[in-house]
Parts: sequence; C-alpha cells; structure tokens
Amino acid sequence: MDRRMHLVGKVALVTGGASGMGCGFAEALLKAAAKVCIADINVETGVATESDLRQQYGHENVMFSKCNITSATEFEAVFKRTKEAFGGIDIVVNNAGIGGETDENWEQTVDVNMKGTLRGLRLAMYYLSVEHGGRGGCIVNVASMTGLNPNPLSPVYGCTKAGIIHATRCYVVSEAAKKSNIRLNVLCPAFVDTPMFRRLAAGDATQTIGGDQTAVTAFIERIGVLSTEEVSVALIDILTDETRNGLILRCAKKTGNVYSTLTVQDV
Ligand SMILES: NC(=O)c1ccc[n+]([C@@H]2O[C@H](COP(=O)([O-])OP(=O)(O)OC[C@H]3O[C@@H](n4cnc5c(N)ncnc54)[C@H](O)[C@@H]3O)[C@@H](O)[C@H]2O)c1
Ligand SMILES: CC/C=C\C[C@H](O)/C=C/C=C\C=C\C=C\[C@@H](O)[C@@H](O)C/C=C\CCC(=O)O
Repeated sequence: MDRRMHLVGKVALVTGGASGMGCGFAEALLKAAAKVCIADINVETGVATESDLRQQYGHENVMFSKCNITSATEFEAVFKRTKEAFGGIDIVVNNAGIGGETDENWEQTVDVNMKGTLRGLRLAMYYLSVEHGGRGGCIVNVASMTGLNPNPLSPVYGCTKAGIIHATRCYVVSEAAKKSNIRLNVLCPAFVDTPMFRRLAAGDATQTIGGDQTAVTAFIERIGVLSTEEVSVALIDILTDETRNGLILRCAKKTGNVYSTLTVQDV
C-alpha cells in the first residue's frame, strides 16, 4: 500500500515562516505544490517573504498573516483566515521560537516557546479535528536537540524545548488525535544556519547564560551547522510518510537524521 501523503493542494500553516527555518519549510511545501500561510510577528519580513514566494510559486498559493503567537486573539485569527482563504487546514508547523537567558528576556523565552507553542498545538488539534469541521492531518512541533540533551548555556531555552517534546507526547496518545487521524511529530534540530543562529555565532550574549562565547563556538564546531534546506528535507519526510507518527526526528550535520519514538512504554 502507498503510505505517501501527497502534498499537492494540501494546506499548511507555518509559524515563524517569515525567515530562517520557517521560511525554508514554507518554500519546501510550496515546491511540493502545497498552499502555505506564513504566520509571523515580523510584518516587514513577512510581507517581503510573501511577495518573493508568490512570484515563484503563484499568488494564490501563499499568504502572510501577522501573528504574535503569544496573543490568543491573533493566533486564532490566523487559523480562521487560513481556513477561509484555502478551504481547510491539513498541516500545522509550530516553528516560531526565540532564545534568551538574561534577567530581562528569559520569561519572554518561556512565553513564546512554551505558551505560544502550546497555544498553536491546541489550535491545531481543534482545527484539524473532524468534530470541529477539520479533516485530520499532521502537526509538526519544532523543538531542539537542547530539549533532549542538557545544555548549561541555555537552560531556559532547553526547558521550553523539552516542554514542547512532552506536550507533543501527550497529544500523540490522545483520543482526539486517534479519532481524527491526526499525526504528531517533533523535529529536534541541532544548529541550523538561520538569523537566530547567526546572532548566537556572532556573540549575542543575551542568548546564553554568562555569555561564554568560547564555549558557544566550541559547541558549534563540535556539532556542525545544517542548512535550512537540509532541515526542510527532514520536515517533508515526516509529512509525506504517513507511517511517521509519535516520533522525534533528531537532525544534526554530523550524525544525519535519526528517528526515535516519543513514547517509551505503555503503562
Ligand atoms: N537555528 C537553530 O540552530 C535552531 C536549532 C534548533 C531549533 N531551532 C528552533 O527553530 C525554530 C526557528 O528558529 P530559526 O533559527 O529559524 O529562528 P529565526 O529567528 O531565524 O526565525 C524565527 C521566526 O519566528 C518569528 N517569531 C519570533 N517570535 C515570534 C512570535 N512571538 N510570534 C510569531 N512569530 C515569531 C521571527 O520573526 C522569525 O521570523 C525556533 O523554534 C528555534 O528555537 C533553531
Ligand atoms: C541558534 C540557537 C540560538 C539560541 C539557542 C539558545 O538560546 C542558545 C544556545 C547556546 C548554546 C547551545 C549549545 C548546545 C549544545 C548541545 O547541547 C547540543 O545538543 C545542542 C544543539 C543545538 C542547539 C541549537 C538550538 O537548539 O537552537
């Protein structure tokens, strides 16, 4: 039996889609002939990305919607707008996230990465569920390798990413997911060459505890840096292979892509 989910005509909502990995995901989905709503807090970059992608993949296949994922009103409005514009939603990529470990910004890291992603997960479960007019589909939450491995330089960030992994784990075994045939998986990349990564590599001390740039540089050299295209290939594999459900996909330059299960044992 063919277990490939054809992306042609499928509708995807990608948060943080204006730049970095989210923009790469949007482009990979459009190349596979899906329709994409990019939702992002950054209007200037969002509008520019929308215009660029429309030129390449057709005006009718791409839309940008301004959205701060920490706002319940704005986030729900994006789901409504995407459904109205494209006739439904099949794929949600909860990708928007930030780094920040200082006294001034650590709580914002929790608000965006943890509360924002949970909000996106709850909305995705609602809009994909058959009982609320959805048609099932696939949710991919973007966590990080630091959500799995201890990382002394960014404990707040790592903790939010561990939270995203666990939230996904809980929804995977939910009746709601089973009833509506909703697949959920988590992507855990190591370093990826994006604006966020470049700020870190250039010495942005607000993203680490103590701002120890020598340690950051050593980590980067040890782990290597993926391109956004490489991570997008991993996303498309999760989306198109319908056997992929309840999985963590770890992606790193030196070790490649490795799948493991989200749930360890039935009790
Ligand atoms: N770059 C890496 O090395 C790396 C590695 C592992 C995981 N990640 C994760 O991947 C995701 C994407 O990161 P990136 O490196 O592409 O970052 P990025 O900063 O390059 O892009 C993130 C996008 O999210 C948007 N955004 C930020 N806060 C938002 C909010 N409150 N609401 C809506 N949009 C918001 C930004 O405007 C930006 O367009 C993040 O969740 C990040 O934690 C990144
Ligand atoms: C590009 C990420 C920007 C900021 C993330 C965070 O605030 C800062 C992290 C600083 C150093 C991380 C070192 C991690 C080393 C290892 O634990 C490794 O397993 C993690 C791999 C990638 C981390 C990148 C990420 O998750 O965003």
